[in-house]
Amino acid sequence: MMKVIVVGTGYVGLVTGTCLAEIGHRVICIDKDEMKIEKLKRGISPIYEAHLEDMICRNIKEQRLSFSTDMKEVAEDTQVIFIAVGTPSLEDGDVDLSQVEEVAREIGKSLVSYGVIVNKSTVPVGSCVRVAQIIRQNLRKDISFDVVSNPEFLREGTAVYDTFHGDRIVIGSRSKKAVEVLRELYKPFHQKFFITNPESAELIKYASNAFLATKISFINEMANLCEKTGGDIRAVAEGMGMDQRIGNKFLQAGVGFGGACFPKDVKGLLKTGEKYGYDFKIIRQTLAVNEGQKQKPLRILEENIADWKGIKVGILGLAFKPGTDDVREAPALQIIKDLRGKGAQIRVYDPVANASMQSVLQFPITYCNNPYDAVTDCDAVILLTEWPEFQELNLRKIRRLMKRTIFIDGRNVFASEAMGEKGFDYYPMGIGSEETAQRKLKEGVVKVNESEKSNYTSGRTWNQVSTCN
Ligand SMILES: NC(=O)c1ccc[n+]([C@@H]2O[C@H](COP(=O)([O-])OP(=O)(O)OC[C@H]3O[C@@H](n4cnc5c(N)ncnc54)[C@H](O)[C@@H]3O)[C@@H](O)[C@H]2O)c1
Ligand SMILES: O=c1ccn([C@@H]2O[C@H](COP(=O)(O)OP(=O)(O)O[C@H]3O[C@H](CO)[C@@H](O)[C@H](O)[C@H]3O)[C@@H](O)[C@H]2O)c(=O)[nH]1
Repeated sequence: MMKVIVVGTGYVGLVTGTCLAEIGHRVICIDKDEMKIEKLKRGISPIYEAHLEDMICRNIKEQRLSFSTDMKEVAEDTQVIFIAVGTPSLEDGDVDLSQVEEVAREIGKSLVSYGVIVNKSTVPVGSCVRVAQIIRQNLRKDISFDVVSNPEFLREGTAVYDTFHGDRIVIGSRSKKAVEVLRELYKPFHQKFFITNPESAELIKYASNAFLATKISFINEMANLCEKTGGDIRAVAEGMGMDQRIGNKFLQAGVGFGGACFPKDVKGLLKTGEKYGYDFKIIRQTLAVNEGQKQKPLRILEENIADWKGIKVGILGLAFKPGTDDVREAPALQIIKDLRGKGAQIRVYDPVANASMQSVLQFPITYCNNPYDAVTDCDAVILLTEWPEFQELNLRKIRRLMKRTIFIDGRNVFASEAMGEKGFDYYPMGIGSEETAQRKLKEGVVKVNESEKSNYTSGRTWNQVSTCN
């Protein structure tokens, strides 16, 4: 059993701290947000994930988990200190390291004996060295310490499961002593360790996220091609995924990736390239394609709606993916803003994310308590998050409640034939028809206009991508 401090109680800090307590360590989670800590002390989780709150409560009760706002908790017997604070994007796509640097200063001032400082925040290559420098500059006396990189790979919504069943634990360290401490700490998880130097560990995190994001943008481009050629992206993805070198995961086409990580980390890696004089061309396009995907629903509506006066649109799903109430960089955010730009009235429903959307949107829209209310009297419905409950929707009732029949399925939840039979003008992602393919062929050689070519220029503008014609 070790004494562990976790600084930052966002998704990563809270789940890491709770899971370490669950395997028997004595964990104190520290955050400067007093309200959050007050609630956590009472067992109220600031984030939604099934079973997480129960686990927090149990570990508080059994006295392995506690919460504080005070770095003075770092005492003689502290063996490991995690840095798990936010690293958001700056305006130009670079990574804002101010929270990490602030914590490093505080750790320097608080350290009283040898400790392993673990950087769990996603930080650009070179950050471990920087954190060690800051700690050293702030030490009150000559104390030895190690800083290691230990990137986190958990997914929101399944974070507890991922912590117990991760594919690997990556540790970047040049200190054998620190590696041994972490091996001991994580032993009960029974996972594979991958030990490397801090720079490689830091790059592994960005490379993993950028690679997965690129896989999504690739399948989304294939989906766009399917629409023109009569292919069905679901079959294409399944057929591709049967090749074990490709794998069947992360091949779900849709309205693009969002969340707290992919958009910011892909931009962060692009920025790292720029700083070191390297233009990372593939991931520049990964971002551009993703922006285009988020614009697809609006393009479809523009083709179908001539006069936007009095148009009502219902949105099903706001979270960036099912299983979480997180709306950070969710496609829904962009789509709602686009619809508002057109003057549409917007009604939304999400099983858990209505409140988070309300807290970030600067303008009023109608938040509904159930999906049927959200589609009532609407000209069009856009499904943006594949919550399991949407599969159970009474589609005939939805059709009856709507004014017009446009149904954009941004996550391919339904089957085209069934939706057609129920009277919808159904627009899934990446499912083409033979007629369209013949028409496209007759139109002759496709000329991609310069202005339609996509590009992402870090810190400047997005050129819009035409994806739905
Ligand atoms: N969210 C995820 O799914 C996920 C997964 C893997 C990695 N990551 C990475 O982990 C890091 C944390 O992400 P998150 O989503 O958990 O963070 P978050 O931004 O939601 O929360 C960060 C927390 O740190 C606290 N904080 C900031 N400065 C502090 C200070 N000086 N002292 C004490 N507390 C302080 C904030 O009050 C906040 O509660 C990021 O680098 C992120 O990229 C996130
Ligand atoms: O085939 C797919 C898979 C995902 N997505 C979208 O991609 C986004 C991200 O999904 P997911 O990766 O499941 O969620 P996160 O919780 O953001 O997790 C990612 O980001 C975390 C933070 O860095 C990492 O730790 C995880 O390993 C990494 O999967 C969501 O908008 C999904 O809708 C797709 O569009 N198609």
